[in-house]
Parts: sequence; C-alpha cells; structure tokens
Amino acid sequence: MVSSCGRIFFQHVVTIVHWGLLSSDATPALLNSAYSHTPSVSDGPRRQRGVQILLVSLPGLTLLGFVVSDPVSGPVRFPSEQFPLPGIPMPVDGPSGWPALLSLLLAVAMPFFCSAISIDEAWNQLLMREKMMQLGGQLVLTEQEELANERLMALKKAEVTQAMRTQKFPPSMHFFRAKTLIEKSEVFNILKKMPKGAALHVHDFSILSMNWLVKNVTYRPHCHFCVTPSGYLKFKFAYPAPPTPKPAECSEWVLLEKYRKELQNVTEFDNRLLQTFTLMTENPEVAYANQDAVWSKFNSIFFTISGLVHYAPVFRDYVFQALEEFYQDNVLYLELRAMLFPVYELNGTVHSQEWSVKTYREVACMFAEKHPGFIGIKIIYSDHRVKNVSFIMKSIQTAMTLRTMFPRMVAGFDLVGHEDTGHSLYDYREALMIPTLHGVKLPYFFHAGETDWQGTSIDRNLLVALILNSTRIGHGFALTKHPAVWADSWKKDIPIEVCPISNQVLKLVSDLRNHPAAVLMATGYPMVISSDDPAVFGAKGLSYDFYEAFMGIGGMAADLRTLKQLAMNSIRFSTLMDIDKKAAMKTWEERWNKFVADLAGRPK
Ligand SMILES: O=c1[nH]cnc2c1ncn2[C@@H]1O[C@H](CO)[C@@H](O)[C@H]1O
Repeated sequence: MVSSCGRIFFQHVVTIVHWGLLSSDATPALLNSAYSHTPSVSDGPRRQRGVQILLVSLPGLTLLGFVVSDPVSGPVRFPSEQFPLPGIPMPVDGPSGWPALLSLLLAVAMPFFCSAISIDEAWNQLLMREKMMQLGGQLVLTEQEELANERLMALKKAEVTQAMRTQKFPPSMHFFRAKTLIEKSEVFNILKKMPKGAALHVHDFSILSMNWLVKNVTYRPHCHFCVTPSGYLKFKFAYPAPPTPKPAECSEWVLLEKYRKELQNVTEFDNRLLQTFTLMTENPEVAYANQDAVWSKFNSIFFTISGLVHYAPVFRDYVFQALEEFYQDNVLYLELRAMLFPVYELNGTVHSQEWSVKTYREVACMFAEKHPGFIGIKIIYSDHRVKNVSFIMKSIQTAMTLRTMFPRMVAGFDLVGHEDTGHSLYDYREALMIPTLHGVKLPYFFHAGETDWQGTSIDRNLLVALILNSTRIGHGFALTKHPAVWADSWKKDIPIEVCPISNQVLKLVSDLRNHPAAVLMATGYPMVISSDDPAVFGAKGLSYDFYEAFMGIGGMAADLRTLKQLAMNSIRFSTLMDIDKKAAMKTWEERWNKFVADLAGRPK
C-alpha cells in the first residue's frame, strides 16, 4: 500500500514539476500520452479554467487537493476542440524552473490550507467528465426520458450481471451462436421497438431475409438453375428455357419446379438453399478459417442470388419487402449501396441503370403511401474495387450522369468489395478526381479502413477518403490507428458507419467489446450504426447491430442518451435535403416520444 502510494507520489510529483498543475482537461492529456507516449496538455488559456488537481503523498497519507477556478466542465464545445486528439503533440508550455518549483511547493502545502476532497469526489468528477465526452453525453434528457433510462439501464444491468456470472455474453460470442440468446434479451426487445431513424450503410441485395428468396422467389414459375464448375449455384428466370450455357461456365439449366417435384425431401432441399444464401453455420470458426475464406463464401452468395433478385418482377418485390422488414424494425429511411446490375425480363430484355433507379424511386413512393412516417430511400451508386482504373473512370462518369438525372435519388458514389484484395483508393486517384476536374459535385461515401492490416496501402484508404472529402466513411474500422485522419475527419464532422455484426462475421474482430468503435464512442466521435448485409448474416433490420453496439461496444457506459444520439445521427448524417431532414427529425421525434413514454411506463 505504502509503496504504491509512493509510486503514485513519485509519478505525480514528476508530472507537477514538468507540467505544473493538472487542469480539468487532464484526462484527454493523459489519454493523449497513452496513445502517443508524448506527454501533453491542452491549449494554454483553457488550462486556466476548471478544477486543478494536486495529488500529494506524505508518509502514510495520500491527499488530493482541488482548486476550483470555474465549475467543472462548462458548456462542452466542438468535440475536437474539447478533446485533443491522440498523437497530436500539444504546445509544451507548462512552467519550468522557479515557477515549477513554486508549483511543487504549492502542491505540497495546498492540502493543508485548502479543503481536501475525497477520492470518491475526484472519482465522480472524472466519471462525469467522461460521461460528457461520450457519444450522446451532452444530451439532456427530459424527465420522462430519465425514467425510461432508469428502466432500460436496470434491465441492461441485470443482463450484464447475469452474463458476468455465466460468462455467456452475446457481444463477446460469434453472432451465429449469440443470435438466439439476443432474441431472448429484454434489452433487445426494447431496441426492436426503438425508432432507430435511418439505415445509412446497407447493400442492395442483402437487406431482406433470405428465407423470402427461398420460399417465395424460387417457387415462382420459370425459375431455372445451373451449377458452375466450381460448384456455385446460378439462377435465371426465362421463358422459353434459356440457351444452354458453355460447359466451362455452367451445367445445363434445370427447371426448379420440375426438379422439386422429383425430390423426396423438398424441405431439406430448401434448407440447403437457405444455407447457400447466408453465411450462417453452426461452427463458424471451422467453416471460415480466415478472412479470405469467409469473403469467398460471401462473394459466392452475391453471385448466386444475382439471377433471382435481378429478375424485374422480383426486383420490385424485393425492394418493397426489404423496406417492409426495415419498417417493421422501426427504420424510416435507407441509403442503399447499389451496383445497379442489369435487371432482366422473362423474355431476356435487359433494362438500363436509369430504369433501376426509377424503379427504386417508384417502389419507395408506393411503399411510403402505404406506410405512415416512411421517408424513403436513396441510392449510393457503387462499383467493385477489383476492377481496374479504366472501368472505374467509366463508373464515375455514370455516377455523375445518374446524379444529374436523379439528384434526389442518387446520393453519390462508393467502391465495394473486399478491401484487402481489391485496389486501393490511391490506385483510383485519377478516376476519383474526375468530378473535381470537371467542376462537378459527386459526393463520395467510401468504404475505408475495413481492414486489420495496419500500414498497408489498403489501410491508407482512410487517408484518401478524408482527402477526397468523403461525406461519410463506410466502416472506418482502422480509424483509431490513424490519429491525424481521426483528428481531421472529426473536425470535418465526417461520421463513420459502424457495422458491428459485419465486422465480427467477416473476422475483423471477434469479441465486440474490443471493437475499435468503443474508443470512438467513448470520445464522442460522430458515428451511425448500420447492418451492412443483415440477410447474409442472419440478422434483420438494424436492431441486432444496435444491440451489439449498445451492449458490447458501448458497455455499461452506454445509456438512453447514446441510443438517442445514434438515432438522431442517422438523420443528421443522411443526405436528405435540409427541409426533408427537418421533417424526418420531426417524424422520428414523435415516435421517439411515444417509445419513451411506453418505456417509462413499464413496471419496475
Ligand atoms: O462490408 C462490406 N464491405 C465491402 N463490400 C461489401 C460489404 N458488404 C457487401 N459488400 C459488397 O457489396 C456488393 C453488393 O452491393 C457485393 O459485391 C459485396 O461484396
């Protein structure tokens, strides 16, 4: 005990000599040094404010002294202003020489003249400051929200306590095993009812439960399938039957209706189909030994379902049903990464990309008419990052044309696919600069930093995303490894789209308590939660990802404020026009108030 006090004393005296008094802005400074090993304090004038902490150790006695020059944590300002970002050396302007010695003497003498405050008070003040920093920490809850928060946090505490006892905590387990446990959670049931705002990071054909494809789409007439030499299924609707493929490409087409009639066990066949359409498996660690293995199956799913979802009647129904699934999950608006592959008719006619955008618009309008409060959808036109730069140049042209034709439907451009095995954004720089060179505005929404490989050209996609002013960053999983990008993107208010389940299933992180967004959430970095490809992961809407973010990433520190901020962020960082954003926020607020009233009214 005495020796640890001695150590603390030594550490703090050294700190005091070197820096003078620690101000209330010391936490960021400490965090800062933890990251960069460069001791730092925040800017000069701000050191004058707040609580000055003196820690003094005398034999057998450790005292904390505080000088309050201003009430703790005044109004919190722009986040990157209140929180010096890691790795950015701050001016070294602490006292030295005589002033430092004076500080030291003051530090020793202070506790005898000032009223010392207890460890508990110091602890509470630190806690309070961290609460203010975290995502949503600056929100002031209404009385009813406070009540609702109490109910929610009591349930959360009970579930976490139970998990600590049983050592079975869904966010620390693989989602495929955690799913049934999550569905039993009371917190999850509340999250399902919560108005979550918008889904800003989802991919075109992985947003509707795959069961619908199996049970509805593959039972439609004229559905054929063939098997590629590598064993992948391919589908095509055609009448009359489609021409036989080249043997190197696929087997002969088989009419599914006829095939099912000859089967002994259709249920088993349908279950196998479902397995082909998702990544779900009982033993994911064995099935997917590494990231390449899981991406290989992931890509095969998009390849396989392509012929189903791009059949015109299915395309329309798919979009409608997907919106229904999100609406049921209390999501009112979506921005879809869409590749706009050709949609075909039964007779083989193929539609243009404009047709697809128009159809998205039509279906969304039709859906909105039947679903009160639904706001709509937008498209982020996306191409695949395996393509070489000349193809991407064409896609950029297409994106510019589509955005000119449908300014309210096409939000911008992105590049999708496995980042590690694709081209870096830097490789594409020539293509990505085209809009600027032509004086055309084409907003970017880059997937960037969806990698574990620090310091590679792929990891540096984050730099390019920032330089090219990406409106939002898809995943940004590696952001905390790039302090300069982190600082600047925060200043520019560029949010990251965090997709917890996707990151776990695609093997970037296994225990979601260790997701890098935990740090970003604790410091209040702008973010939204999304589900990426819920249907492929066996999830639905946004609730499962909200559960993982709320329980796992945010831990016990996350409360109703966090959830409210995340929901509001999803509208704030959407690409809706200001007037539509206001309307969306109003609709969301009405629903939020109702949700809060219900939650507050629950029996204790
Ligand atoms: O998390 C992701 N990162 C990068 N690409 C993705 C992710 N999820 C899906 N896709 C890609 O999006 C296309 C369908 O729109 C598919 O090519 C799929 O690989």
